[in-house]
Amino acid sequence: MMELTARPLTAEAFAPFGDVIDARTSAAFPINNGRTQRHHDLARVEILDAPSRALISVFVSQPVSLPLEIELLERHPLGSQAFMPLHEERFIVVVAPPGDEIDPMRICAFVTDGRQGVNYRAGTWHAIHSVLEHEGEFLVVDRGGSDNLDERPMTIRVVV
Ligand SMILES: NC(=O)N[C@@H](O)C(=O)O
Ligand code: NI
Repeated sequence: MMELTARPLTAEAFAPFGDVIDARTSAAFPINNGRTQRHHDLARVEILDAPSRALISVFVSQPVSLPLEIELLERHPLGSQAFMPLHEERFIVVVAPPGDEIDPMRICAFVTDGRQGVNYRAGTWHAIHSVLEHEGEFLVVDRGGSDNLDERPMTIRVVV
């Protein structure tokens, strides 16, 4: 069985798969008479093949135990998918670059620090949402539609 050690998530390492959403490391500018700092345009929302639209949802996920046994990777070919923790919740990210074939040598595992969110670009292969330690509540932005999910069996053990 393939085993991966999840490494701390960084924007640079995640760049082939999408965006890291983090107000602590992003530029901001003042709005609302200076009362608000706008961290602007942190991730690219992709909604391909209109007329589908962007959805804003909240996922309440039960924690997974480690080592994490993954049985499949999925992709959303027609839209991006963003996960942003609403409290302090770490989660496991397992990704492979977009493409019709998954190269096992290019699968990467990351662990977030609780404040980071991710935005999978359209077509990025990923494991389903896997929060650590305790129940997690996440804002999710993605494309609706039943035509936006491909799954590929893939057995991976993830350690942190
Ligand atoms: N099914 C669903 O909405 N979520 C998955 O796409 C996921 O990546 O967790
Ligand atoms: Ni997904």
